[in-house]
Amino acid sequence: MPKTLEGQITMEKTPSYFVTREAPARIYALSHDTKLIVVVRDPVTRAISDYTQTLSKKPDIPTFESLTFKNRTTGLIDTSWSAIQIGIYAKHLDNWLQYFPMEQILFVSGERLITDPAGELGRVQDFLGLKRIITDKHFYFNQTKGFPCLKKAEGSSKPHCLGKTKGRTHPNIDPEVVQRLRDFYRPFNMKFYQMTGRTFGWDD
Ligand SMILES: Nc1ncnc2c1ncn2[C@@H]1O[C@H](COP(=O)(O)OS(=O)(=O)O)[C@@H](OP(=O)(O)O)[C@H]1O
Repeated sequence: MPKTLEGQITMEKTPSYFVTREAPARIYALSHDTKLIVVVRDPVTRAISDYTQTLSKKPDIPTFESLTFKNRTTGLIDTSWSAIQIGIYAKHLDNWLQYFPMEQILFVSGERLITDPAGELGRVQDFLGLKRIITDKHFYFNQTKGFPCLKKAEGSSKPHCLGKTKGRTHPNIDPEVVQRLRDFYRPFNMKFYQMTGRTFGWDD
């Protein structure tokens, strides 16, 4: 981590921290008052997105449907598959709460980040104790990309969208498998809503 001057905030981003067992203790040892930000989305869509990313690198992997189950006939879900495991947010959060209080953790809604980026970033700025500098004025909806983009990129006057690897088209998944996953995640989602005090709306 770089040295931080008075008045500066140092940020570090790594996708795997939230689900890494050793991460909370290590970060706690570095600083007890680190603020933690996690972007979460519907765990079923997350699993499909995860699979889509792997598929783009390894086109020969088995289907999503076959990786989901330990046993398709009994409907037993393979919770050791990382795409499934990562979406059990309540379990990962438990691990962090052994070290950090809820007040130091902010969960950003991945869905709201798309439908209302300024609103979600407003929450981030408040959480970090910053003035709300980033507002609606900074975003526009790019029809081609199908996502919000920045009107001006940092240090440039040109608009900026996230790259091709963000916002990929997902494959169609057997609706029965999707339903089975919804049923699987529901109790974990409910626990997660309770723990965070926010209803993310994945089970509506
Ligand atoms: N503004 C904007 N533009 C493009 N994409 C957006 C945006 N906001 C959120 N998203 C969603 O971000 C998802 C990719 O982020 P990841 O966290 O999976 O990326 S990564 O882990 O760093 O590869 C990506 O997931 P997929 O749709 O599955 O590709 C997007 O849905």
